[in-house]
Parts: sequence; structure tokens; C-alpha cells
Amino acid sequence: MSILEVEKLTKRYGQESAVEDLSFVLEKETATALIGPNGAGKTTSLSMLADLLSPSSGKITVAEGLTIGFLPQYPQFFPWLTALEFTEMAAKLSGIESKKARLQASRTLGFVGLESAMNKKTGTFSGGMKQRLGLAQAIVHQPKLLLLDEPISALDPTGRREIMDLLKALQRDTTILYSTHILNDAEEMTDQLLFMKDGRLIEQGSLNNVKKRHASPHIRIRFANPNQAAEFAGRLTWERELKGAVVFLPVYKNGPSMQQVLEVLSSEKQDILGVDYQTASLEEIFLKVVAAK
Ligand SMILES: Nc1ncnc2c1ncn2[C@@H]1O[C@H](COP(=O)(O)OP(=O)(O)OP(=O)(O)O)[C@@H](O)[C@H]1O
Repeated sequence: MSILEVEKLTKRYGQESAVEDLSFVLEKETATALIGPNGAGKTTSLSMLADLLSPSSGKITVAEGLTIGFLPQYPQFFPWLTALEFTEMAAKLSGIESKKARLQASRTLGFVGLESAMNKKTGTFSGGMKQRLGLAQAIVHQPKLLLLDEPISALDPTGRREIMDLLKALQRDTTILYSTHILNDAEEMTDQLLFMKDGRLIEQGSLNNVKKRHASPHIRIRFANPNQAAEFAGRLTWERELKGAVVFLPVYKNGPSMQQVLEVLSSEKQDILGVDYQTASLEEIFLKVVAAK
């Protein structure tokens, strides 16, 4: 079931388009990663979805009664407020009754791991703590759709791990759309990928489908030395590529299966160090797709 549909969304500044003809659908309780180089239009798109920026044209349709939480790329906190005061304020602004706001704020701060820092002023917070607090203000009213602009990009690996784990826990009953340029992390939590460049969507689909289209999987056979690899490659009838002591066999319709390769290798006299199946990472695919468009 879709909870949000975007049709031909466009934002122009004068002659320039920040976002052009963007169309996609968010299915309920899925995670979508919006990726693209700097200036691709990610922030502009998320700001339009969060209703902070009006589109020049196009249409956004949301499911009836949909509640939305938004974490901006650079969230602003009032340094003189404590984390609890700030989150309570966010709770009230998002429509939670005053009586319940404090309890809901403290529960949310517990969920994001800020329980012990709840009564500290936000001005003293580290980058990682601020990112958790930003997440807390975005989820305090338990929205059904969570829009996150670069929620992990400014964090160190430990901070990224922690925020990714929180997002994964949230994803069980929340639909998440987040932008990022940390593609290894995106690979971990994504039902749908949206690749943007110069304001346009240049590729979209599930991780598996995008990989199938671009990953050019191959079987990698590692020999003890380049001479052995070259000698082996010379005897093959399959399409192959030789790189030093490694032979790569592309896997596609007419290529060999792993089983066929293992059968051939079982009678080999050469020293084989290893055989495995390799596919490109999302990072490699992204660079390829962005360079091609
Ligand atoms: N208020 C504005 N006026 C004019 N141009 C703008 C405005 N806001 C954004 N742009 C332009 O629109 C394009 C898309 O910007 P946007 O911030 O959405 O990209 P982004 O993908 O979020 O980039 P980043 O990864 O660097 O945050 C850029 O070329 C930017 O210069």
C-alpha cells in the first residue's frame, strides 16, 4: 500500500531547476534511500515533501491522516534549553497535549539513547548527541512517515552504526525516506533506491534490481602467480578477463555457472588460492550510473 506518491515534482529557481520531473512512490513501512552527488536536489526534494518549500509544479499525494516527522540536514537547537525541554517543545508543536508532552519527550529521549543527558543543555552536546536529539524531535509524535536529510553523513563510524540501528528499529512500523552519501550504510537499510543527479531521477528500484542492472557480477579465480593465471585463461573458451594472478569470468545469460567453473577447476593442476562470486558494491554502481548520465 502506498502512503505517498510524487508526480512530476519540480522546483525552479529562475531558469535553473533544483528538482525536475521527480516521480516515485513510497510503500508503507519501507525504507527508501535518496542518493546523489552534492547539489543533486536531495534537500530540495525532502523540503518539498516536508511542506517547507512549495513546488513550482507537480503533485504530492499522501495517505489520509498521514503524520510526518522531519530531520533537517542541519538541525537547529536552542543551546539554552535542555534536551528534555527542547523535545517537549517539539512534542507540543507537533500537536501532543501539554500534559502528555513531557512524558512522551522523555520516552523518546530514552529510545534515542539520551536518557542520561536529558537534563543537560543542548549547547553542550557533541555532534553525535545532536544528531540523536534531532532524531528525537522528528519522532516524538510517532509519525508514520519519517523524512531524514543526511541523518548519518556527519557522524563517525560508531555514531553512524548507532543511528542506523535506531532507524532500523523504527522502520518496523514507520515509512522512512532518507538521503545519504554513505552508500555502504544505505545498502544495509533500503527497500528502494532513488538516484538523483542534476535535479533528476536517473535510476530507481530495489537494491537487487539496481544491482542486476548495473553490478556486472563475475566469478573470481585467484591463482598463486600471474603465469599460472595466464596459462589457465589461455585454455578457456568462456569469456574471461585476466588481471595479474586473477581470472574474472563474467556471469550473465551465456556465462558459466559456479558449478561449471568448479568442475573445470577440480581437474586443474595449477595452485588455486580461491574462487568466489563478486558483485559491485552500491558505491561502485553509483559512480558508474552517475558518470554515465
Ligand atoms: N534557494 C535556492 N536558490 C537558488 N538555488 C537553489 C536554492 N536552493 C537550492 N538551490 C540549488 O538547487 C540545486 C539542488 O540543491 P540541493 O540542496 O537540493 O542539493 P542536495 O542534493 O541536497 O545537495 P547536498 O548533498 O550538497 O546537500 C543546487 O544546484 C542548489 O544550488
